[in-house]
Formats: sequence, C-alpha cells, structure tokens
Amino acid sequence: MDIIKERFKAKADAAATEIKELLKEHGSKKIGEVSLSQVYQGMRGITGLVTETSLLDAQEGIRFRGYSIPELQEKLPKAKGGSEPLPEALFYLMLIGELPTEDDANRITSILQRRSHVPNHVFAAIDALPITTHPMTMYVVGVMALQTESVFAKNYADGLSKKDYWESTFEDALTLIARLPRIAAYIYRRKYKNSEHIQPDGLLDWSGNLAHMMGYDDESFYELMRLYMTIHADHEGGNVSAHTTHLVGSALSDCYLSYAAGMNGLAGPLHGLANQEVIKWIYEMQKEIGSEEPTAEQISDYVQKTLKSGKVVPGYGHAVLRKTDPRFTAQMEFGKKHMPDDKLVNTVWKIYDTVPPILQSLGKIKNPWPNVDAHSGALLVHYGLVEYEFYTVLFAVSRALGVLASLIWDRGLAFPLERPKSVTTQSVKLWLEGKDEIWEG
Ligand SMILES: CC(=O)SCCNC(=O)CCNC(=O)[C@H](O)C(C)(C)COP(=O)(O)OP(=O)(O)OC[C@H]1O[C@@H](n2cnc3c(N)ncnc32)[C@H](O)[C@@H]1OP(=O)(O)O
Ligand SMILES: O=C([O-])CC(=O)C(=O)O
Repeated sequence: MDIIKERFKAKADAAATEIKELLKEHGSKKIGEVSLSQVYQGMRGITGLVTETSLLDAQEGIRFRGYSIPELQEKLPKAKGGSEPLPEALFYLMLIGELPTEDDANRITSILQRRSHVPNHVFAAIDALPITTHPMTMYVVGVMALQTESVFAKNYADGLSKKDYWESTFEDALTLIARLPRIAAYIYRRKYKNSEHIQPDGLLDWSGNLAHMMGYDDESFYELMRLYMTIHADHEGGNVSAHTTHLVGSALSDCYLSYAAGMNGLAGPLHGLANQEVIKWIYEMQKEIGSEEPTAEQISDYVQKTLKSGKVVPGYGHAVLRKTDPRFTAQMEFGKKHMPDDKLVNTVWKIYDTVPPILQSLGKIKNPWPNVDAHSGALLVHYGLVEYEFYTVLFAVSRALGVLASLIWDRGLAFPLERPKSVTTQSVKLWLEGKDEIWEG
C-alpha cells in the first residue's frame, strides 16, 4: 500500500476511536438551539456537519487544519523557484492533518502525474455539446463521463465490504483530481482556442501543468495558479459545493457522482459563478461610463444603480464571513507584487474602497466586505485570460482538493447517510397551535 494511504488509514482509525469515545461521553450534550427563522432562512448559523479539512471563523476567515492562508504560504512546500504553496501539499495537509515534507508533496505530485491520462470518450462527450455551452456545463459533463472509471462503483457492484469503502474512495479521489486539469484545459482550448489542444508536460506540478495545457507558459502565471488552487480549495463543510458533495456522497455515490453534483452548485451565481459575474459587472460599468478607470463617484453611482435594479453586487457579502475575506487579501498581495499598475486590478481595489460603506448603509446586508470572487478575475485578465465564463472551472478544479479530501474522510470515519428533517408551513402552524406531536419521528 502506498505510504500516504497507510498514513491516512492510521489517522482515520485513530480519529474514529476518538470520536467514538467522545460521543460515548458527550453525545447527548446540546450544542445550540434552532429558531424557526433559521429553518426558513437557509439554516444560517445552525451547526450540523462535521468536516475535518478546514474551519471558517467569521472574523478571521478560513484555516486549513489550523493554518491560515499566510501561514500556508510560509509553511507549505513550493515548486522549484516558486514562492507560492503547492496545492498538492495543501491536499496532503487536508488529508493527513499534518504539514507535508517536500518529499510528501512531491509524492502527491508524481501520483497525480502518473494518473493524469483522460480516456477519449470523455473528450467525445464534451465535443458532443454545442460550442456555446457554458464551460461549467462542459466540465460537469466531462466529470460525469469519467465516472466509467470509478473503482468504488465497480468494487461496490462486486460486493465491496463496508470496511473497505475508504480505500476505493481514496483511489477514485486521487485519479479524479489527477485528471481534472486536463479536462479543464481541454474545455478552454476547445471553446476559446480553436480546439488547438496542448499535451501535458510530465515534468510540471499539478497547477503548472494546468496553466501549460491552457496555453499560459509564464512562470508568474504558474505562481498565480498555485496560489489560486490553494486558496479556493476548501471553505469548511457548509458551503453549497462542499455540502452537496458530502450529501450526495453520503448515499455512497462515488467521487465522480458526488463531485459533479457539488460543482453544479458551484456553478450558481451566488456561489462560485460570482467570479465571472464580478468581471462582467466591471466590464458593463466601464462600458456605461466610457472609461477603463472609473472614479470612486462613478463606481458609487453604478453600485446604486445595480441595487436599484434588484441585483446583488457580485463579489461582496458572505453567509458566514463578517470581514474582508483573507483570500481577497492574498490575491491583493499577489497583485501588488506582480502587477501593481494594472488598470483593472486597480479598479478592483478602488471598488474595495468604495463599495463596503454603501452596502453597510443599507442596514440589511450582514457583511459588506469583499469575498474571494471580487478579486480573482482581474488577476486572470492581466495574463490575457479574459474569457470570464471559464473562471468558475478554475475554481472547480481547486475545490476538488477540499471536497474530495473530505469525502475520503467521510468514508474513513464511516459517516452515515445524511437526511435531516423538513417541515411544511402547515405543520409549523399546527405546532404553533400546540399540536407539536407532528414534529416527532
Ligand atoms: C465563493 C463564494 O461562494 S463567496 C460568495 C459569492 N457570491 C457573491 O459574491 C454574490 C453576492 N453576494 C450575495 O448574494 C450574498 O452576500 C451571499 C449569497 C454570498 C450571502 O447571502 P446571505 O447570507 O443571505 O447574506 P445576508 O444575510 O447579508 O443577506 C441579507 C440581504 O442582503 C442582500 N445582500 C447580501 N449581499 C449582497 C450584495 N453583495 N449585494 C446586494 N445585496 C446583498 C441579500 O440579497 C439579502 O437581501 P433580501 O433580504 O432582500 O433577500
Ligand atoms: O463559504 C461559503 O459559503 C462560500 C465560500 O466562500 C466558499 O465556498 O468558498
């Protein structure tokens, strides 16, 4: 057995024993109360999931196994000559719970390189779609076509024992992660570059290869991809893409089925699609104003117009965060280092100065600060990656690292089917009248 798989198994067994003890002693402790409003309002603030890979603090932002983004940038192994973390190293951290050595990170890189071959029928499935199809639809179709390769599905059909679920899931997760850059790059080159495809470079790391296959062979773009793939990888368990992957996975759907389901959620404009919406919104503003460099006053007027027309300001607000997203800040730092004079990047910074007080003044928006999606597109445009409908695909490639590490943990801990209770408004009214027995069972 591969050493990383052995390490995971040892960690998962120890954690399972610990959780068993913990629940034996504390299982009946109450962790909170649920109000009727919460049930109607997207379950905001209800703790109801266990996700081991990362934890979100409303003020501080995300920590991956306890490490903040600046700490990851300092402590995770880097590519040769690079200064951003290798996302493969973050995957190891999320999976094993400890910082990897350089050897550990290289081991993941080489496993992914070895498994990166995508069967032809996946490309044929993508090619069968009209060229006008949204890249996220092509991507999910590609992932679904790849489901023919699921070891878990095959082994389950052959009578796999419960105690071995984790191992087939581990294998599927690594194979799927290995193949995603090729699928993403294929879609990019098919839709935007006349189907002139670029073969993988066996010597490059996972993100470097993605950049290479998309046609961006520039060391500073490789660095952007490493940072991008690291910071978008995970955001604890309750966000739509992670929660969906976990929920669908709880039915013992394999990695391919579960991840594809999660990415359909990422493709929604209130979640991952917001990254394309931000750039679209800025372009529309520039067009209306007739300038590439809107003033603070022009931005302010445009925000008011957006709000008046019943639309959200994309890239701002968050269901949990109550401060500027540290993923926004990490990208701002990257911008300051690599492209301080870029006009679009400077516009993103000016929007950051202008928008929060306006949103705050409305009184109803709980978080007026920018999230990760407010910044990512402008960095990509700087390198010529202007096709903003593609941006969520990059987010999806990264998100695979977190949600699939979590799915391996779900199997390692033998988590059960997820099935919360729902109610009807009629039943709520009966409950309010004191006929509460309908809520039982
Ligand atoms: C990777 C990610 O998924 S990060 C999020 C990406 N999404 C976006 O950037 C889209 C813009 N933002 C939003 O729509 C929201 O802030 C969300 C979906 C992220 C969070 O939603 P919620 O937790 O419901 O936010 P909140 O409790 O603050 O919402 C209260 C009200 O403010 C509105 N609001 C929240 N953010 C914004 C915004 N950026 N622009 C305008 N109105 C907003 C909500 O639509 C809601 O209005 P309503 O009462 O009329 O229905
Ligand atoms: O946490 C959330 O709800 C949304 C988010 O920022 C993410 O998934 O990256």
